[in-house]
Amino acid sequence: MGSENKKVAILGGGNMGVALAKGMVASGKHEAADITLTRRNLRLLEGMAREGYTITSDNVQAVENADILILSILPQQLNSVLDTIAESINPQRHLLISIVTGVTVVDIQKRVGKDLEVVRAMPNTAIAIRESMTCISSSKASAANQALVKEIFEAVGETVEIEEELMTSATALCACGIAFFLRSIRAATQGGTEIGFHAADALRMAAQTAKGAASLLLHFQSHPENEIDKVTSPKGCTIAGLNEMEHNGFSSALIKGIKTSSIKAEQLYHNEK
Ligand SMILES: NC(=O)C1=CN([C@@H]2O[C@H](COP(=O)(O)OP(=O)(O)OC[C@H]3O[C@@H](n4cnc5c(N)ncnc54)[C@H](O)[C@@H]3O)[C@@H](O)[C@H]2O)C=CC1
Ligand SMILES: O=C(O)[C@@H]1CCC=N1
Repeated sequence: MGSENKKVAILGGGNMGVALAKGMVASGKHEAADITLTRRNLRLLEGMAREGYTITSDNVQAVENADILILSILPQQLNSVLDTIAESINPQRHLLISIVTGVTVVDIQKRVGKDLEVVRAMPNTAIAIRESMTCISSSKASAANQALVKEIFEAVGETVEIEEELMTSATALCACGIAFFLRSIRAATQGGTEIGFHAADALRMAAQTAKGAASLLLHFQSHPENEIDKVTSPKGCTIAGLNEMEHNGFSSALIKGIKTSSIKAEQLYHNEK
C-alpha cells in the first residue's frame, strides 16, 4: 500500500508542518482530508481547516486516527509531545517520521519506550512549492517503510539517503542553506540598488539570476568553477568583482557559517534535556 492510502498526522503545524502538508497535497498524491495538523493555538490553523485539512490541538486523538506520524515540533518541545502520545503509539500500525533537528532515532525510541520504526528526514521550506532538498536517514526501518518515506518526500522535491551521523550536517547545508542563499540574494539586491535599480526590480533580477546559476549546475551537472570560468572574461569586470568578494572573505564566511550551524544543530536537543 502506497503512502497515498494512509492517514497522516503532522504533529506541530508551524512553518514546516504547514509547508509539508501543502506540498503533499500539491503533489496530487495526498488529499487534505487525509492529513491532520496539530497545534496548541488552533486559531492559526483555521485557514488550513478551510482548505479541508483536519486540525486539532489533541495530539493523542491525531495519533489514534493516523498511520503515519510526522513530528514537526521544535527540539525543545519534543519530550513533552512524546510523553503525551507514547501510550497511543502502536508500533505495528504507526511509522514515525521526525524532521526535528538534532534528535536521533534512538532518542525517540527511548523516550517513547517502544520498538517503534522511526525515520529521520530533513526537508527545507521549499517543500511548500515541491522544491525541497530532503535528506533521509531510514536505514533502521523496514524496506516497505523506507520506500514509503522516499515516496512522500520525492513528491515534494529531491531526496537523498544519508547516514544518520550526517543528519545535522544535512540540516546546516540544506535546511539552514535556504536562509544562506536567500541572504546572498538579498545582499545582491542591495548592491543592485546602489548601482541604479529600484529595489523591487533588483530583487527580481537577482532572484532569477540565482535561479539561473543553480539551474546551470543541475542541468549540466557541472562544477561551479567550470561555469564561473565561462563568465569571467580576461581582465573583465566579473573576475574583478569576484576577487574583491573573496578578499573580503565571501567563501570563508559561508563555510564558517555552515560549520557553526552544524555544531548548533547537534546541540539543540541534547543541551536542552
Ligand atoms: N524551519 C525550517 O526551515 C526547518 C525546520 N526543521 C525542524 O522542523 C521542526 C519544526 O520547525 P518549524 O516548523 O520551523 O517550527 P515552528 O515553531 O514554526 O513549528 C512548531 C509548531 O509546533 C507547535 N507545537 C508546539 N508544541 C506543540 C504541542 N504540544 N502540540 C502540537 N503542536 C505543538 C507550535 O505551536 C508550532 O506551530 C523543528 O524541529 C525544526 O528544527 C527542519 C527543517 C527545516
Ligand atoms: O534554525 C533552525 O533551528 C531550523 C532547523 C533547520 C532550519 N531551521
